[in-house]
Amino acid sequence: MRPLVVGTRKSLLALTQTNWVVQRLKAVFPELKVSQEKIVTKGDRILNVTLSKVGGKGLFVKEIEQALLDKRIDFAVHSMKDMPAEMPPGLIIGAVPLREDPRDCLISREGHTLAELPAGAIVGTSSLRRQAQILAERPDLQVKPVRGNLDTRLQKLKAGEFDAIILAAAGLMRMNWKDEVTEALSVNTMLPAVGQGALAIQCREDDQELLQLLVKIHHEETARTVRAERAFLKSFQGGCHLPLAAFAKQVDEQINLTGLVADPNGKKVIKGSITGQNEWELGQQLAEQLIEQGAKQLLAQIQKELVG
Ligand SMILES: NCc1[nH]cc(CCC(=O)O)c1CC(=O)O
Repeated sequence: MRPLVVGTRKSLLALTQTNWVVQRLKAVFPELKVSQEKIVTKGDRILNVTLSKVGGKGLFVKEIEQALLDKRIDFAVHSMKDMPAEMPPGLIIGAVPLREDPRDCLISREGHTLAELPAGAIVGTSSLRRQAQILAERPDLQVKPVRGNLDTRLQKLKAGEFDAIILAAAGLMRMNWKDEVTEALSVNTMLPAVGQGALAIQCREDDQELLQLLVKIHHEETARTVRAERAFLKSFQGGCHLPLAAFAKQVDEQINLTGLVADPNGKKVIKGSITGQNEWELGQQLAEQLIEQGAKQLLAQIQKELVG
Protein backbone atom coordinates (compact mmCIF):
# COMPACT_ATOMS: atom_id res chain seq x y z
CA MET A 1 0.00 0.00 0.00
CA ARG A 2 1.23 3.49 -0.87
CA PRO A 3 1.72 6.00 1.99
CA LEU A 4 -1.57 7.80 2.66
CA VAL A 5 -2.39 11.39 3.56
CA VAL A 6 -5.36 12.02 5.82
CA GLY A 7 -6.93 15.47 5.83
CA THR A 8 -8.33 16.82 9.07
CA ARG A 9 -9.66 19.97 10.63
CA LYS A 10 -7.45 21.13 13.44
CA SER A 11 -9.99 21.19 16.26
CA LEU A 12 -9.23 18.88 19.17
CA LEU A 13 -12.27 16.74 18.35
CA ALA A 14 -11.39 16.46 14.64
CA LEU A 15 -7.81 15.45 15.48
CA THR A 16 -8.99 12.91 18.06
CA GLN A 17 -11.47 11.35 15.62
CA THR A 18 -8.91 11.25 12.83
CA ASN A 19 -6.31 9.60 15.09
CA TRP A 20 -8.88 7.06 16.27
CA VAL A 21 -9.55 6.02 12.66
CA VAL A 22 -5.84 5.94 11.77
CA GLN A 23 -5.13 3.75 14.83
CA ARG A 24 -7.90 1.36 13.84
CA LEU A 25 -6.47 1.10 10.31
CA LYS A 26 -2.98 0.52 11.71
CA ALA A 27 -4.30 -2.20 14.01
CA VAL A 28 -5.38 -4.09 10.90
CA PHE A 29 -2.45 -3.01 8.69
CA PRO A 30 0.59 -2.52 10.96
CA GLU A 31 2.86 -1.49 8.05
CA LEU A 32 0.58 1.34 6.93
CA LYS A 33 2.08 4.85 6.71
CA VAL A 34 -0.34 7.76 7.20
CA SER A 35 0.63 11.43 7.37
CA GLN A 36 -1.65 14.22 8.44
CA GLU A 37 -2.59 17.40 6.55
CA LYS A 38 -4.40 20.02 8.63
CA ILE A 39 -7.06 22.02 6.79
CA VAL A 40 -8.82 25.15 8.00
CA THR A 41 -12.46 25.21 6.90
CA LYS A 42 -14.86 28.13 6.59
CA GLY A 43 -16.70 26.81 9.63
CA ASP A 44 -13.50 27.09 11.66
CA ARG A 45 -12.79 30.63 10.46
CA ILE A 46 -16.20 31.99 11.47
CA LEU A 47 -16.65 30.24 14.81
CA ASN A 48 -18.11 33.40 16.34
CA VAL A 49 -21.12 33.59 13.97
CA THR A 50 -24.34 31.67 14.56
CA LEU A 51 -24.27 28.74 12.12
CA SER A 52 -27.95 28.91 11.20
CA LYS A 53 -27.31 32.45 9.88
CA VAL A 54 -24.50 31.46 7.54
CA GLY A 55 -25.98 28.38 5.91
CA GLY A 56 -25.00 25.65 8.35
CA LYS A 57 -24.06 22.31 6.88
CA GLY A 58 -21.19 21.96 4.50
CA LEU A 59 -19.13 24.68 6.16
CA PHE A 60 -16.81 22.15 7.75
CA VAL A 61 -16.35 19.90 4.74
CA LYS A 62 -16.00 21.98 1.52
CA GLU A 63 -12.26 22.72 1.70
CA ILE A 64 -11.58 19.13 2.67
CA GLU A 65 -13.57 17.82 -0.28
CA GLN A 66 -11.60 20.08 -2.59
CA ALA A 67 -8.33 18.69 -1.17
CA LEU A 68 -9.61 15.15 -1.91
CA LEU A 69 -10.55 16.04 -5.48
CA ASP A 70 -7.15 17.75 -5.98
CA LYS A 71 -5.45 14.59 -4.60
CA ARG A 72 -3.67 16.62 -1.91
CA ILE A 73 -5.17 14.15 0.57
CA ASP A 74 -6.41 10.53 0.21
CA PHE A 75 -9.11 10.40 2.85
CA ALA A 76 -10.78 12.47 5.51
CA VAL A 77 -12.63 11.72 8.73
CA HIS A 78 -15.78 13.77 9.30
CA SER A 79 -18.45 13.78 11.95
CA MET A 80 -21.34 12.24 10.02
CA LYS A 81 -23.67 14.92 11.28
CA ASP A 82 -21.60 17.66 9.63
CA MET A 83 -21.96 15.99 6.20
CA PRO A 84 -24.45 17.62 3.82
CA ALA A 85 -27.05 15.32 2.27
CA GLU A 86 -25.37 15.63 -1.14
CA MET A 87 -21.77 14.85 -1.99
CA PRO A 88 -19.69 16.22 -4.91
CA PRO A 89 -19.29 13.79 -7.86
CA GLY A 90 -16.17 11.65 -7.57
CA LEU A 91 -16.27 11.37 -3.78
CA ILE A 92 -17.92 8.74 -1.58
CA ILE A 93 -18.21 7.69 2.02
CA GLY A 94 -15.79 4.77 1.84
CA ALA A 95 -16.50 3.45 5.33
CA VAL A 96 -18.63 4.12 8.39
CA PRO A 97 -17.07 2.80 11.61
CA LEU A 98 -19.00 1.68 14.70
CA ARG A 99 -21.20 4.44 16.08
CA GLU A 100 -20.46 6.06 19.44
CA ASP A 101 -23.28 6.96 21.85
CA PRO A 102 -25.76 8.90 19.67
CA ARG A 103 -27.42 10.81 22.53
CA ASP A 104 -27.18 14.44 23.57
CA CYS A 105 -26.01 15.28 27.08
CA LEU A 106 -26.85 18.00 29.53
CA ILE A 107 -23.88 19.48 31.34
CA SER A 108 -24.99 21.75 34.13
CA ARG A 109 -22.87 23.94 36.36
CA GLU A 110 -24.60 22.95 39.58
CA GLY A 111 -25.37 19.35 38.73
CA HIS A 112 -29.08 19.85 37.94
CA THR A 113 -30.71 17.42 35.53
CA LEU A 114 -33.06 18.81 32.87
CA ALA A 115 -36.04 18.19 35.19
CA GLU A 116 -34.25 19.87 38.12
CA LEU A 117 -33.06 23.08 36.44
CA PRO A 118 -34.82 26.03 38.08
CA ALA A 119 -37.33 28.04 36.02
CA GLY A 120 -35.57 30.72 33.99
CA ALA A 121 -32.26 28.85 33.93
CA ILE A 122 -30.16 29.61 30.85
CA VAL A 123 -29.30 26.71 28.58
CA GLY A 124 -26.57 27.28 25.99
CA THR A 125 -27.07 25.81 22.54
CA SER A 126 -27.00 27.18 18.99
CA SER A 127 -28.78 24.17 17.60
CA LEU A 128 -32.40 24.86 16.69
CA ARG A 129 -33.01 21.11 17.02
CA ARG A 130 -31.82 21.12 20.63
CA GLN A 131 -33.52 24.42 21.39
CA ALA A 132 -36.88 23.17 20.10
CA GLN A 133 -36.80 19.95 22.09
CA ILE A 134 -35.56 21.57 25.31
CA LEU A 135 -38.33 24.19 25.14
CA ALA A 136 -40.94 21.52 24.29
CA GLU A 137 -39.97 19.72 27.49
CA ARG A 138 -39.25 22.80 29.64
CA PRO A 139 -40.93 25.92 28.21
CA ASP A 140 -39.89 27.80 31.38
CA LEU A 141 -36.17 27.67 30.50
CA GLN A 142 -34.24 30.19 28.40
CA VAL A 143 -32.03 29.25 25.49
CA LYS A 144 -28.97 31.31 24.55
CA PRO A 145 -26.64 30.69 21.58
CA VAL A 146 -23.15 29.34 22.19
CA ARG A 147 -20.51 28.78 19.52
CA GLY A 148 -16.98 27.48 19.49
CA ASN A 149 -15.30 24.13 19.80
CA LEU A 150 -16.22 21.66 22.54
CA ASP A 151 -13.46 22.95 24.83
CA THR A 152 -14.53 26.58 24.37
CA ARG A 153 -18.16 25.72 25.18
CA LEU A 154 -17.21 23.93 28.39
CA GLN A 155 -15.10 26.95 29.40
CA LYS A 156 -18.04 29.29 28.78
CA LEU A 157 -20.24 27.13 30.99
CA LYS A 158 -17.66 27.14 33.78
CA ALA A 159 -17.24 30.90 33.46
CA GLY A 160 -20.93 31.23 34.35
CA GLU A 161 -22.33 32.37 31.00
CA PHE A 162 -24.90 29.55 31.18
CA ASP A 163 -26.50 27.30 33.79
CA ALA A 164 -26.23 24.34 31.44
CA ILE A 165 -25.18 23.45 27.91
CA ILE A 166 -26.07 20.55 25.64
CA LEU A 167 -23.42 18.60 23.76
CA ALA A 168 -23.28 15.35 21.84
CA ALA A 169 -22.22 12.43 24.05
CA ALA A 170 -20.00 11.15 21.25
CA GLY A 171 -17.69 14.15 21.23
CA LEU A 172 -17.32 14.04 25.01
CA MET A 173 -16.63 10.31 24.99
CA ARG A 174 -14.03 10.57 22.26
CA MET A 175 -12.29 13.38 24.13
CA ASN A 176 -12.40 11.36 27.34
CA TRP A 177 -14.56 14.03 28.96
CA LYS A 178 -17.46 11.81 29.99
CA ASP A 179 -17.02 12.90 33.65
CA GLU A 180 -18.38 16.31 32.61
CA VAL A 181 -21.80 14.84 31.76
CA THR A 182 -24.62 15.59 34.19
CA GLU A 183 -27.33 13.70 32.31
CA ALA A 184 -27.46 11.73 29.08
CA LEU A 185 -30.82 12.72 27.58
CA SER A 186 -32.95 9.85 26.30
CA VAL A 187 -33.61 9.82 22.57
CA ASN A 188 -37.31 10.20 23.44
CA THR A 189 -36.67 13.55 25.11
CA MET A 190 -33.97 14.70 22.72
CA LEU A 191 -33.99 13.04 19.32
CA PRO A 192 -30.40 13.26 18.01
CA ALA A 193 -29.18 14.96 14.85
CA VAL A 194 -29.00 12.85 11.71
CA GLY A 195 -25.79 10.81 11.96
CA GLN A 196 -24.86 11.99 15.44
CA GLY A 197 -22.18 9.81 17.00
CA ALA A 198 -21.13 8.29 13.69
CA LEU A 199 -18.09 9.09 11.56
CA ALA A 200 -17.83 9.27 7.79
CA ILE A 201 -14.59 8.34 6.09
CA GLN A 202 -14.61 10.13 2.78
CA CYS A 203 -12.38 9.31 -0.18
CA ARG A 204 -12.31 9.30 -3.99
CA GLU A 205 -14.73 6.78 -5.43
CA ASP A 206 -12.12 5.34 -7.84
CA ASP A 207 -9.51 4.70 -5.14
CA GLN A 208 -9.95 0.92 -5.09
CA GLU A 209 -6.69 0.35 -3.26
CA LEU A 210 -7.80 2.45 -0.31
CA LEU A 211 -11.41 1.23 -0.37
CA GLN A 212 -10.13 -2.31 0.18
CA LEU A 213 -8.48 -1.19 3.42
CA LEU A 214 -11.47 0.80 4.58
CA VAL A 215 -13.89 -2.16 4.46
CA LYS A 216 -11.95 -3.60 7.41
CA ILE A 217 -13.15 -0.84 9.73
CA HIS A 218 -16.64 -0.54 8.25
CA HIS A 219 -19.64 -1.32 10.48
CA GLU A 220 -22.65 -2.19 8.35
CA GLU A 221 -25.27 -1.87 11.11
CA THR A 222 -24.13 1.71 11.76
CA ALA A 223 -24.10 2.40 8.03
CA ARG A 224 -27.66 1.11 7.60
CA THR A 225 -29.07 3.20 10.43
CA VAL A 226 -27.27 6.30 9.23
CA ARG A 227 -28.51 5.71 5.65
CA ALA A 228 -32.10 5.71 6.91
CA GLU A 229 -31.51 8.96 8.83
CA ARG A 230 -29.79 10.60 5.87
CA ALA A 231 -32.56 9.52 3.48
CA PHE A 232 -34.97 11.32 5.81
CA LEU A 233 -32.74 14.43 5.82
CA LYS A 234 -32.40 14.38 2.04
CA SER A 235 -36.18 14.29 1.58
CA PHE A 236 -36.29 17.76 3.11
CA GLN A 237 -33.41 18.99 0.91
CA GLY A 238 -32.08 19.39 4.40
CA GLY A 239 -28.69 20.91 3.64
CA CYS A 240 -29.50 23.59 6.15
CA HIS A 241 -29.31 24.08 9.83
CA LEU A 242 -32.97 23.43 10.65
CA PRO A 243 -34.80 21.95 13.66
CA LEU A 244 -34.83 18.48 12.18
CA ALA A 245 -33.84 15.26 13.96
CA ALA A 246 -33.75 11.55 13.17
CA PHE A 247 -32.54 8.43 14.86
CA ALA A 248 -32.57 4.85 13.60
CA LYS A 249 -31.79 1.58 15.28
CA GLN A 250 -31.60 -1.96 13.99
CA VAL A 251 -33.91 -4.43 15.70
CA ASP A 252 -33.37 -7.97 14.45
CA GLU A 253 -32.96 -7.35 10.71
CA GLN A 254 -35.38 -4.43 10.66
CA ILE A 255 -34.59 -0.73 10.86
CA ASN A 256 -36.71 1.41 13.15
CA LEU A 257 -36.51 5.10 12.22
CA THR A 258 -37.89 8.03 14.24
CA GLY A 259 -37.92 11.53 12.80
CA LEU A 260 -38.91 14.96 14.00
CA VAL A 261 -39.44 18.45 12.67
CA ALA A 262 -40.17 21.22 15.16
CA ASP A 263 -40.74 24.89 15.63
CA PRO A 264 -37.64 26.47 17.27
CA ASN A 265 -39.77 27.61 20.23
CA GLY A 266 -40.86 24.02 20.86
CA LYS A 267 -44.57 24.84 20.58
CA LYS A 268 -45.08 22.62 17.57
CA VAL A 269 -43.40 19.22 17.26
CA ILE A 270 -44.14 16.89 14.34
CA LYS A 271 -42.80 13.44 15.09
CA GLY A 272 -43.23 9.92 13.72
CA SER A 273 -41.71 6.44 13.50
CA ILE A 274 -41.52 3.74 10.86
CA THR A 275 -40.05 0.20 10.68
CA GLY A 276 -38.91 -1.77 7.63
CA GLN A 277 -36.04 -3.21 5.62
CA ASN A 278 -35.03 -0.66 3.01
CA GLU A 279 -33.22 2.34 4.48
CA TRP A 280 -33.78 4.75 1.58
CA GLU A 281 -37.49 3.95 1.36
CA LEU A 282 -37.93 4.27 5.11
CA GLY A 283 -36.35 7.72 5.19
CA GLN A 284 -38.51 8.93 2.30
CA GLN A 285 -41.70 7.38 3.66
CA LEU A 286 -41.21 8.86 7.10
CA ALA A 287 -40.54 12.27 5.55
CA GLU A 288 -43.79 11.97 3.54
CA GLN A 289 -45.64 11.03 6.72
CA LEU A 290 -44.37 14.18 8.47
CA ILE A 291 -44.99 16.34 5.39
CA GLU A 292 -48.65 15.25 5.51
CA GLN A 293 -48.69 16.64 9.04
CA GLY A 294 -47.34 20.01 7.87
CA ALA A 295 -43.56 19.56 8.18
CA LYS A 296 -42.79 21.30 4.86
CA GLN A 297 -44.71 24.45 5.73
CA LEU A 298 -43.12 24.55 9.16
CA LEU A 299 -39.59 24.31 7.72
CA ALA A 300 -40.34 26.85 4.98
CA GLN A 301 -41.56 29.30 7.61
CA ILE A 302 -38.45 28.78 9.75
CA GLN A 303 -36.16 29.19 6.72
CA LYS A 304 -37.87 32.49 5.91
CA GLU A 305 -37.36 33.77 9.45
CA LEU A 306 -33.68 32.74 9.42
CA VAL A 307 -32.96 34.54 6.17
CA GLY A 308 -35.08 37.58 7.00
N1 LIG B 1 -21.91 20.50 15.76
C1 LIG B 1 -20.51 20.21 15.85
C2 LIG B 1 -20.28 18.78 16.17
N2 LIG B 1 -20.10 17.89 15.17
C3 LIG B 1 -19.96 16.64 15.77
C4 LIG B 1 -20.03 16.79 17.15
C5 LIG B 1 -19.94 15.73 18.15
C6 LIG B 1 -19.67 14.34 17.68
C7 LIG B 1 -20.79 13.69 16.90
O1 LIG B 1 -21.96 14.06 17.00
O2 LIG B 1 -20.47 12.76 16.16
C8 LIG B 1 -20.19 18.14 17.42
C9 LIG B 1 -20.28 18.78 18.74
C10 LIG B 1 -21.65 18.73 19.37
O3 LIG B 1 -22.66 18.83 18.68
O4 LIG B 1 -21.74 18.63 20.60
